[in-house]
Amino acid sequence: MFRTGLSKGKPKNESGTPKGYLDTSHNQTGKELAKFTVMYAKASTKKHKTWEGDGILICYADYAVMKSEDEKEVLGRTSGLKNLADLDSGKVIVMGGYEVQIQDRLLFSNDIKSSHSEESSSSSPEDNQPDSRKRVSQMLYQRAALMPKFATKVLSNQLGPPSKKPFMGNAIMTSSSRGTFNSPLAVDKKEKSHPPFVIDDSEDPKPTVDSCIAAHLRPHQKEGITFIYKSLRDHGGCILADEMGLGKSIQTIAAIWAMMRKNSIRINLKCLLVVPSSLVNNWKAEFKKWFGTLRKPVIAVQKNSDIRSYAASHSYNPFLLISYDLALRHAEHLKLLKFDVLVCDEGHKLKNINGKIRTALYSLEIPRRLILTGTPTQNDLDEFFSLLDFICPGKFGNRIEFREMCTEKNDEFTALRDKCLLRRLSSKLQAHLPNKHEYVFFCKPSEIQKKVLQTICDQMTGEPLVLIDYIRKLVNHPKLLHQKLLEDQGKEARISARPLLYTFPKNYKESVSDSGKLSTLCEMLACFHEYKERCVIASSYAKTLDMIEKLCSAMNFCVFRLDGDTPVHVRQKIVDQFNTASDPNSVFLLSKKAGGAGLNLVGASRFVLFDSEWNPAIDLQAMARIWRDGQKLECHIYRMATAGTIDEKMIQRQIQKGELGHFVEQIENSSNVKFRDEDLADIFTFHDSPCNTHDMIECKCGGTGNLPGEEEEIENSDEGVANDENAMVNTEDDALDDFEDYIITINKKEDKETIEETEMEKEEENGGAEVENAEDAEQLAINGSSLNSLFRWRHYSPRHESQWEEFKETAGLGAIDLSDVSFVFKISVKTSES
Ligand SMILES: Nc1ncnc2c1ncn2[C@@H]1O[C@H](COP(=O)(O)OP(=O)(O)OP(=O)(O)O)[C@@H](O)[C@H]1O
Repeated sequence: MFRTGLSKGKPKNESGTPKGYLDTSHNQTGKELAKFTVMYAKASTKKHKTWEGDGILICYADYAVMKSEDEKEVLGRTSGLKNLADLDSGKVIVMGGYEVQIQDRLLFSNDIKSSHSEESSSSSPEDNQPDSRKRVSQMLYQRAALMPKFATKVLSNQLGPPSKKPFMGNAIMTSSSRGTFNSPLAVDKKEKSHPPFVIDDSEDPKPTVDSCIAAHLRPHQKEGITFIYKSLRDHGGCILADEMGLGKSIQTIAAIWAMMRKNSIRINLKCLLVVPSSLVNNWKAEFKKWFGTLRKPVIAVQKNSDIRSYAASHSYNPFLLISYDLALRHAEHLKLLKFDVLVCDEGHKLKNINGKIRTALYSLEIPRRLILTGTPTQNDLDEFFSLLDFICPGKFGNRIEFREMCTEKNDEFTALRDKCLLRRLSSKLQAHLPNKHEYVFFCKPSEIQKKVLQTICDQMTGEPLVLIDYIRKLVNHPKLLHQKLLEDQGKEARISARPLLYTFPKNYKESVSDSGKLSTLCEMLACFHEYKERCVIASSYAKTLDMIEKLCSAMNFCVFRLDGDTPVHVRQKIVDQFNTASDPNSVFLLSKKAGGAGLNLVGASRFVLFDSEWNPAIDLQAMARIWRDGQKLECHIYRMATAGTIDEKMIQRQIQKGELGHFVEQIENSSNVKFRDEDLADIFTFHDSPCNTHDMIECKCGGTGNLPGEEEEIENSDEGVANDENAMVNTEDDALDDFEDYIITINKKEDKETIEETEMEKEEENGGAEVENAEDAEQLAINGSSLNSLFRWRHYSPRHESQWEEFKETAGLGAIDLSDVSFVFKISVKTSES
């Protein structure tokens, strides 16, 4: 540590403030040589410090003063700073009774003026601003936390040569000093001794990621940063298609930041970051996490004036963060700003080549484009083409040429495609996270569910999509269908609701036991309550969440909820409150469409997926919310299905998609998948069995869950289980070449606009997309052999009592009967340490 002469023990005035410590510029004489933003804390020997506040360090010729952020109060002084050039970002000095960490060097307004004219050769919007606005803009410059090259020149005589160290955020934060956000940088100080990460050795000056971030990067993230950096530099664009939770945000921020600063020299690049409105706060939090609170390289657009502020200060806040719908609305203004880099998060939104948002973003003429997505193409080659053509316009030919190149397996094309796309699986996280176990619980339908389902299957005719919607409600709980029928009976419904209503008892009063899934959930909640484990419960239906909310409240859980009606600006707060809630009996109710992507719910270690989607990406997104960085506990993910019903068909379809082969063949084949009457008929058949999926694969265990010879193998060898379970997880090699595992292959749906996002998202979030999803059901073509992967999953049945008890114990449900569960499949992900 760099120690200085201390100035302690100042006499205090009546108000208790040390005398002379109120701001008195008259106390300081001489010229201010340099100013830094700093963080300070009482000097102590504690390993993990809590920074108490932010301040400003002003250096004069023979002494320095630390003042409060508003420069009104003097907090300490020292005459011991001998060499200002030593005051690098991150350096800790002691003055007064404080330890002070240097953050950023600030500029003087004269430097700013001179730099401004020197730097901006092209006219920027602030050039024409009135004087008052210029002053504001100068203040922003002054407050800014970067060290531009012109200032390096101006100040170098006084301060010595510019620091060689790349200048990135290194605030050491703790949750108490920085709100509830827990920065990884607060966890340890390993970054101090860590070298910066050099992205490309061959460039001069070398692009680097500063040590304080590099110390925390995982190997796959370094690879990702290099990929983004080089692709943007060499090809103009790329797609980072990592699975959920691998840290696409930090890879993006670090790569682009490295483009913006080389060797402490700022390169004036502007980056437009377009994200779904529900993720704006996530991104802000991510910047804060890595850059600290003092350095704010990002401006988030909430209103028009934010774009103006950005125009005035982009040199210091080079990222502009905006939602898709606002980007669409302000496309004209954005175009004027002439951005250098465009990042589109959840970029599969651009899959429709004629979509409004794609067209609008395309027209911004931003030369470098990066798409981030966990699910790069959801339908077919045309959609994949739309993404690739967006990042590298024209490089992949036109749609027809692209199709041909895909089907001919053209090597040149494949090489180019691979240069523009990087995909890693979330199994990369295994080494860093605790174990994760996933289960599918097949629950017995109640008598009333069976009766109503049988009536629908045997007697109802009409629009299949409406019937599918009825069945999906029924399998969640008969009450949901009953409500819907009551609503529909007055309307001119395509299916007469009345006959179905008669299947319900007169004055039907629901009970928990009317749904096998709900009564199982009720048991599970009691168990979570006892074990004090927090839980997330996700559904596609707002009404299902209402029902579960009532149950949780009745069971004295503290309930948090995020759905389509939750205002975007409070979503992050709800998440933070849940993650830090002191009450262990807390439940988070999540609408999959509203909160499936981006949220970090590591406060919970249990996840219940109450119903499934046709599109596996939506469920995978939702289930990834708890098994993420920051998770400390072993995670259990329970997927619920009502046995023998549409719930099983949806899960089967997801399994089948995961099993399909090569990406291109897969898409080719998909165009041959025709709607078959028997597939639809299968959805409208009730299979009265503990597990229809298990029947379909013709497993020889006879329903005991035990395969011949397996018992000894598993019981005698723990390692056997670990290996076996590891084998269930996709390997990296599976993913690298063709990213086939996550591509969803269904026939091309009608082109749909992807925007009017707020309206549309909200509608979807509240279940409005159900009918659209149900259309996908028409492409079902499931047979037993397409589900063969299930042989790699562990099977459990209550018929095999001892294994059943063992299973409940390992599933963290030892305390309950699970009397409504008739069969279970289990998949586990093991960490390397286990
Ligand atoms: N190396 C790291 N050290 C600590 N935390 C990290 C690291 N990398 C990522 N994280 C954290 O992990 C969480 C997930 O990161 P991020 O949201 O970027 O993932 P993602 O790939 O975009 O996933 P999703 O698509 O689900 O949003 C974030 O809270 C992020 O801050």
